[in-house]
Amino acid sequence: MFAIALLGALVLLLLWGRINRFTSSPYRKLPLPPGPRSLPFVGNALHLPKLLPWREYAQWSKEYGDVIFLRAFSQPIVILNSLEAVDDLLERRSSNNSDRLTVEMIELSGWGWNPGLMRYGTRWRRHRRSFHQLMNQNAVAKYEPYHYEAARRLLRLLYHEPTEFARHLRYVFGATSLEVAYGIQVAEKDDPLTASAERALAAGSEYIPSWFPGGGFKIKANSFMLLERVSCLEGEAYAQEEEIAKNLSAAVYAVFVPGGIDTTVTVVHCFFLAMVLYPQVQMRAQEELARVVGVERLPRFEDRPYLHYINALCKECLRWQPVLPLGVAHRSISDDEYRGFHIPAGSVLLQNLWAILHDPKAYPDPEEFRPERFLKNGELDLSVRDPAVAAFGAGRRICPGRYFSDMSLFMTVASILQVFNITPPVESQGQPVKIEPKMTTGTFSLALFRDINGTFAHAALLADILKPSNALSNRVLTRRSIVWDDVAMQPSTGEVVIPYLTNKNVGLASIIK
Ligand code: HEM
Repeated sequence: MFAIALLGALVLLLLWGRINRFTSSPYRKLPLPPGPRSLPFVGNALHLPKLLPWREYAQWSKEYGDVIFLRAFSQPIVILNSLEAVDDLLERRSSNNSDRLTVEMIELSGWGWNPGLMRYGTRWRRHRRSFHQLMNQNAVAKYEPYHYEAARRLLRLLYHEPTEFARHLRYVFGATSLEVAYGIQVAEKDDPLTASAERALAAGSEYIPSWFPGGGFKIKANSFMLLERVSCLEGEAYAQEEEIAKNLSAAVYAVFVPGGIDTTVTVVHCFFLAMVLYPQVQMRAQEELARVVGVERLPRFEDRPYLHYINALCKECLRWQPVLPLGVAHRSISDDEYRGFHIPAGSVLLQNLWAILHDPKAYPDPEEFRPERFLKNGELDLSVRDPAVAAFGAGRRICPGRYFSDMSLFMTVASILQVFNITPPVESQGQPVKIEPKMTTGTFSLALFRDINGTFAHAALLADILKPSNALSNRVLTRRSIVWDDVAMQPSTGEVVIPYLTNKNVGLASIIK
């Protein structure tokens, strides 16, 4: 009896769904985009791939086309596997497709102030505008000194403790974030501020003072200075910024941590992996550095227009193993029609950035790490699609930190290659360990170093693979040794110093300890 009643209820529910589909919106008469057959009630929930789903979706697109429809229980999901579909839906129709998922846990866990997770609307817009003031293409130029400092700090830390590579990366980019956001000088190592910020973020804390025991007043003062700057820039009444005043401290750092630190750290992991696997790429990059920058100093932003190969290498790092392979989910607000298909209101729109950045028409042999693809006659070939058009998402939610991270990646890559050789580790018999690229599944996809036996050897390998440059061609070898001599160990303190950078002309005297 109960089974019959249940069946009746299910049939009514299905009928209601069908009737509703054909009555409430003109678009609902249209078919849904193609996709795998969905099961009653669970939809495609059982089909959703668990491992590296972006690869699976790219495979599916061969059968269903670049716009695929799925349903996980009642949640419609649209996978966009081409740049064209992303441009059409997220860029051109961004007013309808810039919402984010409402996940109660986001609010409950205190992450509701994170602009990256905020619903589309006035609150998000005001935060976004503020960050734009700080992070737009012109504004980021003033952060050059922070990038110099971050790179030099990273070199010193890597030299001392290469096995702590992952921790150093997070520390350095975290410290830079605090310095940029609040103007706070962070200690070279183990600064309590970065530690408590990380801890508090992990716990989802809401207000700055509780994040920074003992340091709250400092942060508050700095965040209000920041606020004042923002308000002046916007020319709006201070009172109107009340909400931002309350949340800005938290939000700035929150944007940097999941938005900026994790992404940048992940790209640098990918860079290390590529350098181990493609030694000829590393050699070309180092030869260019020797030619353009010389050996008397570390790279600077003024060198960038002449470092074509390094620029191409940075682009390839963004493309080869995208850190957010499915981007960050957008959500549609109203029913819509696209290419004759119905896109239901409330659909989750996923950009398959991995598929776009591995499109063989745009990037032949996409699995290969090949910076040369971006070059023609030794200079950047502007006819090749820049991975930045996809890697940072699209539309109104496009990554606001993209210019900042571009500078950060360039300076990190160029500085590391100027000072270190990155080589495969050597086994006890002197043979290089064979390394396989391995990416993790998750919102962030992290490059891991695994040997062919599958042993996870990420941090331990770093001790072996990072060496002061000494294995290049003879010419570079001699000159590089000079560079390394300059990055000498300070006998009294055990610190690595780069003497020529203490020169006041470089403007970095205060940061070289
Ligand atoms: C290589 C480094 C980075 C990559 C690959 C990256 C990528 C992305 C992507 C794919 C999105 C989602 C865009 C969309 O919804 O369509 C995003 C959003 C975001 N990113 Fe980044 N990002 C990077 C660095 C940064 C940095 C350095 C910052 C901060 C300074 C930052 C702050 C943000 C914020 C706040 C959002 C959310 C924007 C919004 O919802 O309005 N990102 N990023």
